[in-house]
Amino acid sequence: MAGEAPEPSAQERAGKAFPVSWDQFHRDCRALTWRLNEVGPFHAVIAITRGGLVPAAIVARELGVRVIDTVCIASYDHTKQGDLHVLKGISEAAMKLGGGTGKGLLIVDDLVDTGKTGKLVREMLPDAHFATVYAKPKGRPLVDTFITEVSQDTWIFFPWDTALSYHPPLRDGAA
Ligand SMILES: O=P(O)(O)OC[C@H]1O[C@H](OP(=O)(O)OP(=O)(O)O)[C@H](O)[C@@H]1O
Ligand SMILES: Nc1nc2[nH]cnc2c(=O)[nH]1
Ligand SMILES: [Mg+2]
Repeated sequence: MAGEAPEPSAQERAGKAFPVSWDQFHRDCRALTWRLNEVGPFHAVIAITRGGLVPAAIVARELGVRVIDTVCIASYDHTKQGDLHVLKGISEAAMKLGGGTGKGLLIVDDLVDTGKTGKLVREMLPDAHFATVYAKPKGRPLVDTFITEVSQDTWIFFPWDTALSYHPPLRDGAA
């Protein structure tokens, strides 16, 4: 209806912002790898696209894993989660390496929020190890290894989604 306020996005509902720089993200991915090194070795890394591509590259490099596959899932349209769509499943070659159940495979994503994306991929690879860099409380039980937990009402801004811009001084009313 005309004049009705649009429904707030997940990002607007979150309220708190947690911006992450490239440096910080690289450090957090390296920290994640230290933990994963205790769990592996892994035959292959499965990146949940698109957000999982950057951490998967860093983690695979540190762990010396050269087989990387993707599972392509679309859900958030900018900041609002809709139905999950699997645009591309896991390859036959990666499935074979994981013995059909994902044993010895490492699933990587940038974060878990509600856990819906992670749950779907876990169902595809029940025996795989699932790692994310960041986790919110709702999704956390799905993850085997992560580095930093943020509250459910926080929105994480990744360096590939952001740019440096002018910020007004506090005195002039900046938050
Ligand atoms: O735990 P959930 O509530 O399911 O949310 C987590 C997912 O949401 C984001 O991906 P998104 O669907 O925005 O796609 P993208 O990776 O292509 O940015 C993020 O990269 C995770 O994959
Ligand atoms: N960038 C970003 N994408 C998300 N998808 C679900 N939760 C988040 C979040 O906190 N940040
Ligand atoms: Mg994603």
